[in-house]
Amino acid sequence: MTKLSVNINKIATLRNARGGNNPNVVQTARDCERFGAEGITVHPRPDERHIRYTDVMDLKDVVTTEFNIEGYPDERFMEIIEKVRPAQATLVPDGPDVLTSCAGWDTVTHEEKLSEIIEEIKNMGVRTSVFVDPDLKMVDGASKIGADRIELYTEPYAAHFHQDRAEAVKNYVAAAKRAKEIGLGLNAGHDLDLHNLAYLKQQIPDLDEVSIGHALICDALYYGLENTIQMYLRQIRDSKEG
Ligand SMILES: CC(=O)[C@@H](O)[C@H](O)COP(=O)(O)O
Ligand SMILES: NCC(=O)COP(=O)(O)O
Repeated sequence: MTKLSVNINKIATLRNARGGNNPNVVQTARDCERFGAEGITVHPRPDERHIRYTDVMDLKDVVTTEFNIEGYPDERFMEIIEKVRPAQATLVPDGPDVLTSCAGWDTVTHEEKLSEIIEEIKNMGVRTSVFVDPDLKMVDGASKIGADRIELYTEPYAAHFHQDRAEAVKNYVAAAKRAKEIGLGLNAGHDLDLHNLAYLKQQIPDLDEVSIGHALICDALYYGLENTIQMYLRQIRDSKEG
C-alpha cells in the first residue's frame, strides 16, 4: 500500500508570516492524521523559514502515524533525529540557501560520508531514506551505502508530465524497478499534485510512500484540508491503468 505523508512545511510558512501561532502547526498535524494522512513530513531548514527545530520537538509525541523528517544531515539535523527518533529520516543534499530541494544525492561520490551517516541513524532505530534522481547508478549507490529506502525526486516528472507523461515517467519506472530488485523501499516526492499523482502510482504501483506538501496545501485553500487529503488518497487508492 502506498502511504500518503502530508508535508506541513507550508503551514509553518503561513504561521511565520505573522509571528504568532496561527495556523497551529501541531494542531494541523493532528488534523491531517484525523483526515486520513498516513504520515507527517517536515523539512526543517537551517534558516527555519518554515518548520522550526522546536516544531519538530513539539511534533515528537503528537504524530501517531509515520513521522518523516527530511533534511541535509548537518549536526543540528543529526541531533534532532537522535532526540525525536522519527519513523524515518530522509537525507536531502540541499545547500542552506536553496529555494527548495532541487536535486538528488550523488550516492557514488558521497558514498563514504553517507554510509557513516546512515549507519549512525540506523543505530538510533530510525529508518533511512535517501533522496535521489531517477538514475540507476544513484539507486545502486543508495543500496551500497546501506539506505533502507530511496525517495525519487519527482520535480522533473512533474515538470514534463503535461507535455509527454509516458516520457516523463520512463526513468522513474526503471529506477523503481531497480530499487525493488535490490531490496530498497521506495518513496517519491516533490511537486506531486492532483494531476500527476495517479499516473505515477499506476506506473509504479510498488510505491511505499509519497510525501506531498506544496500542492496539497494550495489545494486545501479551495477544497478544505479534510476534503483535499481524501482527494489525494483517492489518487493513490483508486488509480487504474489509463
Ligand atoms: C525533499 C523535498 O522534495 C521536499 O521536502 C521539499 O524540499 C519541500 O521543501 P520546501 O517546503 O522547503 O520547499
Ligand atoms: N519529500 C517531498 C515533500 O515532502 C513535499 O514536496 P512538495 O510537495 O512540497 O513539493
